Amino acid sequence: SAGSTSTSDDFAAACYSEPLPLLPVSPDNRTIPWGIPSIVTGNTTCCSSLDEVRAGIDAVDAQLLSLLSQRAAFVREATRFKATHDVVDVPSRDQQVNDGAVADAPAVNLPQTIARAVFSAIINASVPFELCIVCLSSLLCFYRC
Ligand SMILES: C=C(O[C@@H]1C=C(C(=O)O)C=C[C@H]1O)C(=O)O
Repeated sequence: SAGSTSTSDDFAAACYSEPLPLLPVSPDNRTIPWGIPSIVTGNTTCCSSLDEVRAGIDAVDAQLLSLLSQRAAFVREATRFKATHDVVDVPSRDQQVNDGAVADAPAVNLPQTIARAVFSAIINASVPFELCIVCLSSLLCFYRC
């Protein structure tokens, strides 16, 4: 996809699927920067410095925050369809979301290990958030939590 590292002839391909390979620590002390810049956007190719890399990461993180905000709004909305505390967490749906992210990761050149860790963290944070909303939307909350 646009702006991502090419997968063709990529020596790092084994780092994109699970399980990650078990490899020895490299004794190399290389002259930096090594390799060639790999992030192509239009007619520019990043990156020439670690500062430039971090500016790119900061820009992506700002988009992630906005997307996570949109997701949290839907998670909050989901509470409107749940009658009690005990039906807030739906483990089968949690697993479907997590497994789906890991399965779809290669198609967007996302390392599966990152998809698994991030989606687990999102769900593990979404359920307590939902429980808080359910609790505060109920008068009974003040007696039960
Ligand atoms: C949003 C829901 O509530 C919970 C949160 C989920 C999520 O963050 O994706 C998934 C399942 C539920 O445990 C839902 O039931 O769909």
